[in-house]
Amino acid sequence: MTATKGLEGIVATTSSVSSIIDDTLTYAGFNIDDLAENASFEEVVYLLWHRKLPNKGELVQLKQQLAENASLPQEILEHFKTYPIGKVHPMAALRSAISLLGLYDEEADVMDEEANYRKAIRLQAKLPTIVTAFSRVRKGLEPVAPRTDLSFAGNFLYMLSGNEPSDIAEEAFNKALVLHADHELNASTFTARVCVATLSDVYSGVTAAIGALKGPLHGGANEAVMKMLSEISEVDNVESYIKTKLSNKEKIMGFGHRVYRQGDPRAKHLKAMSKKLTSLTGEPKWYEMSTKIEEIVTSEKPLPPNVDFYSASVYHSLGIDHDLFTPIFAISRVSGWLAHILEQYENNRLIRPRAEYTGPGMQKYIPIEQRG
Ligand SMILES: CC(=O)SCCNC(=O)CCNC(=O)[C@H](O)C(C)(C)COP(=O)(O)OP(=O)(O)OC[C@H]1O[C@@H](n2cnc3c(N)ncnc32)[C@H](O)[C@@H]1OP(=O)(O)O
Ligand SMILES: O=C([O-])CC(=O)C(=O)O
Repeated sequence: MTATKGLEGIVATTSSVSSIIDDTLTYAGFNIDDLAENASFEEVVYLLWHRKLPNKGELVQLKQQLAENASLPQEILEHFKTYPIGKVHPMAALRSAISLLGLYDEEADVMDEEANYRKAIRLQAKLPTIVTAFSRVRKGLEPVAPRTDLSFAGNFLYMLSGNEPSDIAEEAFNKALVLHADHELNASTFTARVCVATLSDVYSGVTAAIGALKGPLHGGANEAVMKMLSEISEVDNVESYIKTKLSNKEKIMGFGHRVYRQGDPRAKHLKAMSKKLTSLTGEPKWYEMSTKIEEIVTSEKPLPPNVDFYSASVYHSLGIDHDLFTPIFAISRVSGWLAHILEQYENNRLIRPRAEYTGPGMQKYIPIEQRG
């Protein structure tokens, strides 16, 4: 038995949700470029859960179900108020809130297909409300209740600030959600599948996935990119900052990918959005610094930017707090996690690989008095 570090190249399941073949990403057969230009996030949610685009009636129904389920139990909001002020990362708050939410769902442990689909709707609907409510409560502000007449993207931006977003902001945020919705067997999705393959419940699967997304090698990289851009601060500082990091063998956040070799197809959309939004907000330096970093990194190493790189300056331009970048990723990616969780239940088998043992050989128990 020989282990492959990080399971690189191992095909661990079949899935009909999304695919990455020759650096092309598709959701249920639809090219991400096509979806990014044309689809609403709600259509993508339907696509991932049903493997087909909704007709008008189906889309109206899904939007209505999401709107009707967006409110939170009062207990979740009260819980936020008990957190140590200024010490809780929003990803930790989100992880805790989803676990807690399971306690208030009477169907949490009901395992039939319809009940699991209803839980998927509830989770998808409530994640934006959780993230925005936490963001406000920690600033001493009242949460803003979700509206039923706004799009999923528009409602998030509205609940965050209390103001209706501009068309440009809503369109950009919708596109970002579409681009982040699913990505084959990434670490958080794999985590979700491993969890529910024990026949554990949907809330446990999503809680586990949030934990995996939080790390800086995965979803946490978007916040880390913004931290780097803020540290660099000016275009003139880029070259020395990046070259020093590379010569110290430090990783540049937002670059590299386990699967893509030529480049992440989502990055070009975010790059174009970054250019547009940073110029509209009068802060083109974030885009200029980002392109300079890309130029230097790619000239030194075969490491193209991934989805997290340009999303940082996009979210910053939308006025979003930097530590909410990864929770935003979760708001979108929960659609993919849920699609994979439902798919796992449909044809389940426990996921239990083996480990190549590298510890000591056989030993004999030594009573504690005789140990050195
Ligand atoms: C949504 C997402 O999850 S996208 C990924 C988000 N994560 C990041 O942006 C963090 C930065 N990137 C990375 O850490 C990696 O590229 C990962 C985690 C994305 C992929 O990791 P792996 O496939 O395991 O590649 P691994 O970390 O083994 O790197 C292979 C080589 O490339 C180098 N490398 C990989 N990424 C980077 C980077 N961002 N900056 C500098 N060097 C890098 C490694 O140092 C290593 O070099 P070596 O062979 O000389 O030791
Ligand atoms: O697929 C991966 O390993 C990481 C990634 O890009 C994603 O989850 O979107």
